[in-house]
Amino acid sequence: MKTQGKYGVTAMAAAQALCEDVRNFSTRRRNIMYLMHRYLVENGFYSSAEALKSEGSLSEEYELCDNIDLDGMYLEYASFFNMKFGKYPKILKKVGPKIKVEMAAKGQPKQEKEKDKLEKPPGKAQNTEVGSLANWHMGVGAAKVAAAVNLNPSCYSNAQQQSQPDNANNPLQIRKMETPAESDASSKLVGEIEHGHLGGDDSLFASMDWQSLAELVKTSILREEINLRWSDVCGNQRAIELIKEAVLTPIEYPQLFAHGLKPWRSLLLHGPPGSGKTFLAKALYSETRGQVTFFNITASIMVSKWRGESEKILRVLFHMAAKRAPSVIFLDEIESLTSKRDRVTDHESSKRFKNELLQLLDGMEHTLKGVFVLASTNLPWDIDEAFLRRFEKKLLVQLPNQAERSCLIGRLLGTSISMTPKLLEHLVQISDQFTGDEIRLACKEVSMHRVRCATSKVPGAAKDSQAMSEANVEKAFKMVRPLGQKLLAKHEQWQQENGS
Ligand SMILES: Nc1ncnc2c1ncn2[C@@H]1O[C@H](COP(=O)(O)OP(=O)(O)OP(=O)(O)O)[C@@H](O)[C@H]1O
Repeated sequence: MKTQGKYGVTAMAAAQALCEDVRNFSTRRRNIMYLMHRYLVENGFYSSAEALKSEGSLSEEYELCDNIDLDGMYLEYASFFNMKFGKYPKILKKVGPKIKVEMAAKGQPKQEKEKDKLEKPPGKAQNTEVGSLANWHMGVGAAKVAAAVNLNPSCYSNAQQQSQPDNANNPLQIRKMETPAESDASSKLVGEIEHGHLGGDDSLFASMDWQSLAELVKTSILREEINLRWSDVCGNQRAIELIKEAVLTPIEYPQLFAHGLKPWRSLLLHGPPGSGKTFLAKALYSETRGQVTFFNITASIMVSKWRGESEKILRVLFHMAAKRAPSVIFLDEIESLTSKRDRVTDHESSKRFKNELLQLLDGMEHTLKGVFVLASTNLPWDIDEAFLRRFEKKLLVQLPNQAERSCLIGRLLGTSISMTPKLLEHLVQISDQFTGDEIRLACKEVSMHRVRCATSKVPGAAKDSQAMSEANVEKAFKMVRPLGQKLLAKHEQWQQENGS
């Protein structure tokens, strides 16, 4: 009896465990179906979503929690995998050509896929691509933009595909969500494009679309003549040091990095407008010209030229930078591209872009060697934590101190007026709390005053242009309102809490 009892208890425990397993399995299965359903809806596959709903018996009783989606899970899994194994998980593998044909034959007919997309209600159709983040949608004017930058219409977003129904001359290309496997392929493609030839016909990216994107990215490579030296930058020695360590030291002393030490990969500069963040980037470009490929990316370029394709272009950008290493990617106004993520209000294009950027920043240590990301922002507190974490260094670009102001004013006005030590000292006092840009403006005001005098019909004015009175110089400086300092305290506080 005792033994039977024992067996009975064991059998019951096993049965209970089995029931638990079944329950877990069906909960997991149900959750995945709801995740898939939202994913299909968010990507405009409305008919497929409907079919899934009815075949999978998804009821209205449940909906996904607000902070859950398939994309986010994918990203988290990929990040975890990358952290653990130093590479991204391989999710897809290529099928052989024969199987591909069979699959195509078995697959959904093209017209049906097209119907699937066209059935999207017009209102919602716009919503999927109309990004709250800088309105990254492919509107009607987008075709013109794309044409202007030589983009193939087939590389437009879903929304654009809907506004341009398929026809014989414009065969529909179903938009693919790229995977890490494709990411490798895009890297390979960039190399091929860079060397003037594309892969064979079966190459995943052997299409004009990718070539156009790569051409577009190439237009962001700075080539203009800029003559700036580090010594032209007043102050900000810490930023200069860090930038040199990141870019110049590895070129000059590669042996220092031969045994596992990695140079800085990313630096976020923040500070009030006009404090000289872009100026630092320009000085870097000028000082490294010929040794480094410099990609100059502003949020406005992304919005106007990259919309709808931004995450693809971003990937091409990073891979091209790696191919042309050593390179610098300068991301100006980065806050407008990396605002706090919101699973509810962020639109698909914005989510995709942010996820892509996060993955690329993650990959810089292992897969994108020789690339340094220099970003600048006036509003670091608007940037999502996830992006902040990925910047190895976060540095406040300070307003110039007394000695630095004296140096800057002396340099900017030195030859145009007769500067006495007393006048210089006075100007340095007036310009307390000025940004570098405000000092530049004050000095420009002085120079313009001289121009006004020289062109004035008032007798004696021309003489004044030669020897400008100290009172006029001071007046010009007092005309400038120091706006940058209003934000300084907030930047200092932020630096204390988040800087490194
Ligand atoms: N530290 C500095 N040394 C010399 N010149 C400076 C300095 N800071 C600013 N300037 C002058 O101010 C101009 C504008 O600065 P810059 O565009 O770099 O500011 P910013 O911080 O990037 O501003 P924003 O955030 O608005 O883009 C520069 O072109 C330069 O002439």
